[in-house]
Amino acid sequence: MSLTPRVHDDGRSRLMAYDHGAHLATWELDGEPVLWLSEAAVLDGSHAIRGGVPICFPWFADGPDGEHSPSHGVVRTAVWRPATAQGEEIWAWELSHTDVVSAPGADQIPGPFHLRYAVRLSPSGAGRPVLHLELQAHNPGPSTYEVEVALHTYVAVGDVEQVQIEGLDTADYLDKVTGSRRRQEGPVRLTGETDRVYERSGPVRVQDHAGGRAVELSPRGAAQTVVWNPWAEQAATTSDLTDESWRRFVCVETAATKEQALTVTPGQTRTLGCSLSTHPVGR
Ligand SMILES: O=P(O)(O)OC[C@H]1O[C@H](O)[C@H](O)[C@@H](O)[C@@H]1O
Repeated sequence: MSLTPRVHDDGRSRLMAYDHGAHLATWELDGEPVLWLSEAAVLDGSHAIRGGVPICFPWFADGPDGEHSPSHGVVRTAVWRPATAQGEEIWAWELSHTDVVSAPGADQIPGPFHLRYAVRLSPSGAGRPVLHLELQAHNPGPSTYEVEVALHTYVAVGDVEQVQIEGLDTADYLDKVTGSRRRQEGPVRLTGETDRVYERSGPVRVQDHAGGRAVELSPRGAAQTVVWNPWAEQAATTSDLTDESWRRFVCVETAATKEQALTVTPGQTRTLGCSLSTHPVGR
C-alpha cells in the first residue's frame, strides 16, 4: 500500500510530504528539485523515506553510546498526527512518546516527549522563496534528559563531485569514515565516502557547479553540521538508492549529537530549525 502524500503547489514551489515521519519528501522550485528524493525510496510506510528531510530523534545514527537502534531513532518511521498550521505554515504535525510505545527502540527513549514540527515558506527579499523547517521538542516529564536531534536534509545537486560546501572552513570535525578528528581547510569537496560531524552550525552554502545553483542552509538551535554522501560502493549495497543516484545529492544536516546533544529540563521546549534558500552559483 502506498502512502498518501500531502501536496502544496503555489506555482513556484511544489512540496510533497508524508505523515509517515512528518517527512517533507520534495521541494521543487520552478520545476527543479532543491531537496532530493530517491527514485527507489520506499513509500509504503515500512521504512524511512530515502531523501527529503528525515527527522532524527531522540538519537542520531546508532546513538550516543553506539548501541541504539533503529538508526536515527523512532520518529522518522512513526505516523505523526496533523496539527493546526499557524501563520505562514503549510503543514504542522505532532508526535508524543505515547504514539511510539510499541515501536522498535521505544525502550531506549530517554523520557516523555511532545514534538511539534512545521514546514513554512516565505518570500525572501530577492523574491525567491525560503523554506523553513522547525522542530520543537518539549519535555512534559519530571526529569531532565538529553536527546540527539537532526534534520537530515538531502540537498539535490547536479554532480556531488563538483560540489563545494562553504561555511565550514577551520571547523573541527569527526570523520566517521576514518574515525579521526580533523580540522577543515577551505571549502568541503567530496572525493569519496563522506560522513563528517562538524562542530559548527552554519550558515552553509552548497555551491553546485554542475547544477548551476547554490543552496544555502541556515540552521538554528543546534551546534553541529553533518555532511554525508555514501559514494558508489556504499550506495550499491543500499536498496533504496539506484545506480549513480549518490551523485545527485549531498546531505547537509542540522544536528545536535554526542556532546552537543540537547538537554531538555522538565517543562522545557527546545527548538531546532533550518531555513533553505537558492542562489546563483559562485556568489
Ligand atoms: O541510512 P540511514 O540510516 O538513513 O543513515 C544515513 C546516514 O545518516 C547520517 O548522515 C550518518 O552520519 C551516517 O552515518 C548514515 O549512514
